[in-house]
Amino acid sequence: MKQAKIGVYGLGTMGSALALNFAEHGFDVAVSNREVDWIPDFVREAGSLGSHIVPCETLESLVGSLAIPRVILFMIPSGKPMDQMIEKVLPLLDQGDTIIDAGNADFNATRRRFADLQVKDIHYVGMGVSGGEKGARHGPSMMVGGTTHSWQQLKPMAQAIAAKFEGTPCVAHLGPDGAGHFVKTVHNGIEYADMQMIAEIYGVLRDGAGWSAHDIGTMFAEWNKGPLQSYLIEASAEVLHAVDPETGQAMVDVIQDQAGQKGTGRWTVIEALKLGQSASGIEAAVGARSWSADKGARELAQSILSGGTLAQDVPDQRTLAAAFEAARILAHAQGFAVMQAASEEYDWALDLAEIAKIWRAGCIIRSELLDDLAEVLGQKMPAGSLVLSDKLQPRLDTGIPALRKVVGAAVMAGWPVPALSAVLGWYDSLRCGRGTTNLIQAQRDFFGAHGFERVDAQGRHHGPWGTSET
Ligand SMILES: NC(=O)C1=CN([C@@H]2O[C@H](COP(=O)(O)OP(=O)(O)OC[C@H]3O[C@@H](n4cnc5c(N)ncnc54)[C@H](OP(=O)(O)O)[C@@H]3O)[C@@H](O)[C@H]2O)C=CC1
Ligand SMILES: O=C(CO)[C@H](O)[C@H](O)COP(=O)(O)O
Repeated sequence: MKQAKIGVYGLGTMGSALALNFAEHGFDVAVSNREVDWIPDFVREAGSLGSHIVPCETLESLVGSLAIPRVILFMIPSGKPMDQMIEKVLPLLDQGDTIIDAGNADFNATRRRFADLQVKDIHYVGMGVSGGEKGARHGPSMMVGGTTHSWQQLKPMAQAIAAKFEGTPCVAHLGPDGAGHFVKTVHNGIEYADMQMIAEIYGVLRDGAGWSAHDIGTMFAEWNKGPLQSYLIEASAEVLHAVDPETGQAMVDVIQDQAGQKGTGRWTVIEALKLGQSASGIEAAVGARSWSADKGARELAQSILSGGTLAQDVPDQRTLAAAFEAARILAHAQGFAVMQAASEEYDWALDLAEIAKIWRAGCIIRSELLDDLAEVLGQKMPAGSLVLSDKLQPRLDTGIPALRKVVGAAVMAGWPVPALSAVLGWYDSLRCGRGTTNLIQAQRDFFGAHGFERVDAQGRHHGPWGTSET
């Protein structure tokens, strides 16, 4: 029997596309799935690529079809399913074999699994894959965590199937254990913020100016030709132009306004907070999806709650574009700050410039901006901060006034812009050399004797609370 180079278990949307991608690049790939009845159809539909596919009805035959040391990639839901599959496959493996979890996984689980398997001399790779179905099929961006040994095994195959940016594969070994899954999680967090901010601009134009979906789509298509070029802007333009074949209405107008979420955005926020960071743009985006789920309450509130609003003109397209550009820079800066903090906490030595580079093609957040970020992150940044870099400062100088106009108008008119306003709030907090947490410290000391530092003396101090007259 043919000894395949890699096994792919889980032939759903992503797994089947990845398997075909491996096959197209000449790698013999053994495939299997929980439901196996349709695997012969999958191989038949693969056409000429079928000659590189080894269909397997059982996990045992999948493992038996692989060249040694074995590499098995799982593309299944994270959490319990992955733990169950590890339990099943482990007795079939030998020392030196590699298990790859290519799904979106909580990096804490990846670290745990990595450690559990390391003592058995089984390599565990947590690999983030971005690009959706098309990316997986024709070139995803991949963020790899794990041992150097497993990276050496995987590298030729990963580089072959990855998206290419000016010829360079968009895949990298980013660090040990959970590093790859952590970076993919933050990638998704930035994806959430970017999507939310695009949706907020759409909302301002739809509800503030009465623009049609089609016209908003046309504006985004224009934006996509300049510095705002990105896959998500392109995708937004395309979906806003789409028409529902059943009603003839704009497709987005017949889609329920309740967004799903599978966890990566939430994980980014949770991990950011644990690391003492706050990715406020991502937080707002996660919150907006959660609020969207409460449709009943929103519909009721619309008829009960007064807005106290003041009519506003919708800012012009140039202002909206400049505002979005600034907000997007800030949301990316927050995401990179979270990765920097994680890198220090877990001793990963993440190469942030390399991360920006492998996000320039194949992945969902690919954009012109990432090319600039790759350059900036490769240099020394003042106080380690992206937004203080010489390259981004001029763009913020132009964009921030526009962002103020948009957020200001939205606040007055009552158009919800939680993510745009959250990143602006962060920007303004960052600009305050002397902020207002001196009062927080005084309050904490007042009720809890927590102590504070003085501006004019070393050490811990307490206030004279209760002694002054009020
Ligand atoms: N869709 C996307 O754009 C992206 C998805 N991902 C991640 O990729 C992974 C797969 O997603 P996707 O392909 O979209 O999902 P699909 O729902 O299309 O496929 C899920 C696959 O997992 C298998 N599966 C489900 N539950 C179990 C289980 N308990 N034990 C074993 N196998 C199981 C399914 O088998 P069966 O056919 O028998 O049901 C199927 O092969 C997820 O971790 C997801 O987060 C990552 C990047 C992008
Ligand atoms: O990883 C992805 C893209 O990069 C997946 O599409 C993921 O499902 C997106 O997250 P969510 O479903 O929570 O919107």
